[in-house]
Amino acid sequence: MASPQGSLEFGGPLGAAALMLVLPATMFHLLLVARSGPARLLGPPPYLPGPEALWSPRALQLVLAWLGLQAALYLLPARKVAEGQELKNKSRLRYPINGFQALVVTTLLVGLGVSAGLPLDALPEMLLPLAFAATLTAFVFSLLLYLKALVAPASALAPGGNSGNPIYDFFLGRELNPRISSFDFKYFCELRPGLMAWVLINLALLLKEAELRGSPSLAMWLVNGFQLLYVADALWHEEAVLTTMDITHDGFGFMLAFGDLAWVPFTYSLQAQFLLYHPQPLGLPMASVICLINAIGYYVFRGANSQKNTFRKNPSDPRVADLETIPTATGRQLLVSGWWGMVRHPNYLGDLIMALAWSLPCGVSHLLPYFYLLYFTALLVHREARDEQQCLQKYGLAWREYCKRVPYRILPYVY
Ligand SMILES: NC(=O)C1=CN([C@@H]2O[C@H](COP(=O)(O)OP(=O)(O)OC[C@H]3O[C@@H](n4cnc5c(N)ncnc54)[C@H](OP(=O)(O)O)[C@@H]3O)[C@@H](O)[C@H]2O)C=CC1
Ligand SMILES: CC(C)=CCC[C@@H](C)[C@H]1CC=C2C3=C(CC[C@@]21C)[C@@]1(C)CC[C@H](O)C(C)(C)[C@@H]1CC3
Repeated sequence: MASPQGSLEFGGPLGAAALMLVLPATMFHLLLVARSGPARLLGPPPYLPGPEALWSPRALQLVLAWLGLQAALYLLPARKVAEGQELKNKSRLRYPINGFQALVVTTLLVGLGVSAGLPLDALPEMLLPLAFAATLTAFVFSLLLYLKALVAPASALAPGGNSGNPIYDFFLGRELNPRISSFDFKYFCELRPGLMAWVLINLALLLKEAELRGSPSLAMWLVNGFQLLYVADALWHEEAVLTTMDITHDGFGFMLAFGDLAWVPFTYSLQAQFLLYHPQPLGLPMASVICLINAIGYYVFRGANSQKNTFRKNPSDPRVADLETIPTATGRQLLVSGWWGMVRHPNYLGDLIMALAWSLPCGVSHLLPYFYLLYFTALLVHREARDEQQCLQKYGLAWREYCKRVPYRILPYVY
């Protein structure tokens, strides 16, 4: 999004081009290092994979079949259809709420497959070609989205990804809500194929550890359980994604397409990948402390997200009606008590606490399992700054009043 001064984000076209190379390269580096003995995050990869290690027609078939399955489940009758936030032309798009249903059906299909002999524990050996196939798919998909946006009306374009520079716009995404008929590509990709692939890879790594060591370690159980809770929660509260930045503001381009389809499943499963190749002892007392940390993070994350989403859907809802607010010139109000009176992004704080809980089962002998926490902190600090800019533009003096009354961004009394 061009900031008020008209400057571009992410370092402009040069930054976008660099990120389109660095992000996939980082993902492959992590995949290689996680399975190496030293598992040094900052060291060189153990080897540079050749084309034969990356390219596999079978892997591409599996990626496309997975996308096809999730798309078919997306098109099934939904228990509910929700309306998105009001668009510039005052209309509202409709979204099927059937993500959790898709997770249940996918789980049943995978369970049936494994009981019929599906070699899910062979998946860990295919992570490199699968990641390559997912990255290739994301690039091609982003190109199709870019071409589609060239014929989209101006009202359909996102505020940010229309600088006129093809590289920048390809990265950030031109169209806000790219659809064919009622199929919303951004909404579909945000919550379905990547998140579910993430926990499927985790499960495959757990099964592989059971095969290698007789049973999964407690650390592997914790990482699988925490991240399955996170994904199941996202799909159970699918409607809440309709009030997030990705849906309401950002165009759908390479950043989100690669993020959803490749970065999430292959880098967010890093802790489980690390544990398969580097078993970590974990006692019950420490496991209990880590579970408590994750529970606290989830409580803050869910409480804050649900409070804001409830408020945005209906400020008169009894659950939020008593909260203190700041009126804005747009007619919308800003919460200034409850979770959103503690810091300006309490949901980020909860998410970061959970990110810590996901890394702790991997011990403290390696930095690699903490990559997610480090990356995620950088992502949310940057995202918070972007959101501040957007909210300052949207709300002006009301936002300045909010910042005065709620001075901290993410961590109380610190940042
Ligand atoms: N696991 C991962 O990789 C990632 C997870 N996330 C998580 O996604 C969740 C959503 O985050 P994100 O998408 O950044 O957006 P948010 O859910 O934080 O929404 C930001 C928007 O909320 C509204 N808002 C902000 N402050 C207030 C207030 N005081 N009162 C009312 N409305 C307010 C504004 O929109 P408006 O006023 O227009 O409604 C603002 O633009 C977070 O929990 C985050 O941790 C995010 C990125 C990556
Ligand atoms: C470095 C890189 C490729 C950045 C792309 C960022 C994306 C990976 C993330 C941007 C916002 C996201 C959200 C989630 C997953 C990661 C991405 C796509 C999310 C779906 C995770 C589950 C949560 O419950 C959520 C629904 C709130 C969340 C929405 C934002």
